Amino acid sequence: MKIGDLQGPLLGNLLQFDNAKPLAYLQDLSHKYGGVTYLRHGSTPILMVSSRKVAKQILKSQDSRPPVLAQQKLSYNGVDMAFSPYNPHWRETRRMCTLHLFSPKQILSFRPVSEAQVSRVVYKLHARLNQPANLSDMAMSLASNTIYGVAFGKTYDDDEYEKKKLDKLVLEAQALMVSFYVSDHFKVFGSLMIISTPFSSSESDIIDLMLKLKREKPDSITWDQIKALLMNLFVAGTDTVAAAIVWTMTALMLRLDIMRKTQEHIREVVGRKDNGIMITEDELMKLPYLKAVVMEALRLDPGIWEDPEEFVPERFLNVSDSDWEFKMIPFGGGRRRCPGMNMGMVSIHLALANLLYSFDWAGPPSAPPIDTEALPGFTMHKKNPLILLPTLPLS
Ligand code: HEM
Repeated sequence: MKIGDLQGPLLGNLLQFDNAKPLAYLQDLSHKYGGVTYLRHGSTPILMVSSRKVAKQILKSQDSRPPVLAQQKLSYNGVDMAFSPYNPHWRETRRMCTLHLFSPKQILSFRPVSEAQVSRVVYKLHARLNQPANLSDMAMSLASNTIYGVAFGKTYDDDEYEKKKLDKLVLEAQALMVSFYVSDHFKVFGSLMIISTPFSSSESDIIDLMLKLKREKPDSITWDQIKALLMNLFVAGTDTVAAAIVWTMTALMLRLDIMRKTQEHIREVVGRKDNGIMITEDELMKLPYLKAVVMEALRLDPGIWEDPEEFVPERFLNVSDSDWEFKMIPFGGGRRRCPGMNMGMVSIHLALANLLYSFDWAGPPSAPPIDTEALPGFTMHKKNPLILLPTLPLS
């Protein structure tokens, strides 16, 4: 394993960073400098690890969170889970959330919310057959409505004032989280606002669970913790899911043979459904090829895989989860691994299964070719929206 050291005098490597193609840039660095590369963003040192062995060691026992000003403010001084450093508070919060919010039983209870949201999108697309549909917007709306639904039992129409306000708050929170480049890495800047949102509750949604916990064991959770955890769900659970849906559809549009194979697989397994009946969460278990396609779309690290540039879902067939552990880490790894992974994966699979089952897809005539340019940010989003034409399958 090579160890590289690469830093500029004042801005560090900030000016060299290729925001539009972050992966290609980082991949180049790891080829040039090895499994561990030292970088600087402004005044902040960054260790980029692309060796599976070192990543495993770090993620299992070393990782924490640096105290970043914007994130501390938005998380009520780190009383949340995602931005808390590794400490007894984080361990207790993580334990509580794993037990109450992300338990398999709880995730099962969210099922009607995700199914209703996917059904809403499919219904909308049916009403717009053969017309360009902005899948990036639709995926974002689907993901945010799913989280609003499981968090406080309410979903919204896209043009509803309250939804626009909530979406704006989540986007602002995400932008502020990333604004640590300004406020922390360049300490002369930085004034911040604290977001607080009025929430309503309905039965068995997440806010209801937390209020129940508060009623039954008042010392187990504070009001700030409740607000901070809700913020975590909104910020961590919306655009991640949307981005995964968009990138998978993008990858399939670039490999129409694999798109067709996936559609044939889904349509064959699920059989004919009439009257707008949807593929349900139960049926996802019977779709291993779709799971492999999603895994392949989430696979990033080019250094570890055979034919890394090729889109080959088959590499994920007939392998167990431990075979790819730390070979790809879209959900992180070790003790801070994403607790929303199962919930997120179900949403992604449910959306894609239904989109691919219900429609055939094509690029709009005279539209530019589908590209893979990315936007900078915590979550890697496609820079140009994915606009596609949905049509009814021929048979
Ligand atoms: C495709 C979907 C998703 C992806 C790719 C993703 C990815 C990640 C990653 C990379 C981390 C950081 C892990 C680390 O530091 O090692 C993380 C943490 C987290 N994610 Fe997710 N996530 C997704 C969906 C969700 C969903 C749906 C939720 C909740 C509803 C969620 C909640 C969280 C929380 C609370 C943390 C912080 C955990 C901690 O610090 O202990 N995520 N996620």
